[in-house]
Amino acid sequence: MKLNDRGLLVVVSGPSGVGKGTVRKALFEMPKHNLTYSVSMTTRKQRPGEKDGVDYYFVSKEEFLKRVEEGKFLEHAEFVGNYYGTPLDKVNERLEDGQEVVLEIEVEGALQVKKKVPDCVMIFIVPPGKEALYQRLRKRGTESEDVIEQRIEKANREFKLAKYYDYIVVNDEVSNAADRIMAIIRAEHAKTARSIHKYMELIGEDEE
Ligand SMILES: Nc1ncnc2c1ncn2[C@@H]1O[C@H](COP(=O)(O)OP(=O)(O)OP(=O)(O)O)[C@@H](O)[C@H]1O
Ligand SMILES: Nc1nc2c(ncn2[C@@H]2O[C@H](COP(=O)(O)O)[C@@H](O)[C@H]2O)c(=O)[nH]1
Repeated sequence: MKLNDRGLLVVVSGPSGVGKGTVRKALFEMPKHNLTYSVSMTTRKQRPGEKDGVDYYFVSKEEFLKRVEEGKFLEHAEFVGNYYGTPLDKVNERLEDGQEVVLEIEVEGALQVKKKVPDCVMIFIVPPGKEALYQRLRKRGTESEDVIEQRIEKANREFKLAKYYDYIVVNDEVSNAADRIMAIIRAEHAKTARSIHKYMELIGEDEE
């Protein structure tokens, strides 16, 4: 068994409105974990309540495209009229430091990550039914009806790409979905045989 102190890269993905952000927040509220979240960069307008540097790094289109040219993203994609990308330097630093890094990104970007980091763990979140997706997007109330329709249309194409993922997690109840993701991360961690020290840290046990 190979010992590996490099952290695990976990990609949480799925259609817009399925609850990725909500489940990811619940995951990070769980006690005793060694997960860090990679804050993405976007050209989308800030929503009320969102904080720059916490929810996203909000930048102009010019700034974003300059960074693309400079190779500063692990992956990036255009999603319903806006750009989104994962800053490369921070992800690398944290993985090198042995931290488990969680990305919460759409499907095109997730498939780019799979190509570049083949040992990442790919998790596709699905709703308990297609109607739930529509209801959740509407309930969130952050997009116009037109944009909701575009996101739903995109979701129908994205579902067909779920076969490229390692795991499918149903987001019926937020806490159940978060528990399932944590179980996957722990199992993957043990499988790839990272050092026992890091594993004990992940499961919240002190080494004797
Ligand atoms: N299990 C659930 N049951 C009911 N509502 C949920 C559940 N999970 C999330 N929601 C609600 O669905 C809406 C969309 O959730 P969220 O913003 O987390 O989705 P998302 O997948 O991150 O969306 P996007 O990809 O557009 O950022 C929110 O209003 C959230 O409160
Ligand atoms: N490819 C990437 N997709 C990302 C990234 N950060 C977020 N996202 C995804 O974009 C859509 C829309 O997000 P919203 O905040 O406007 O609702 C959603 O699916 C996000 O998960 C990223 O860095 N790269």
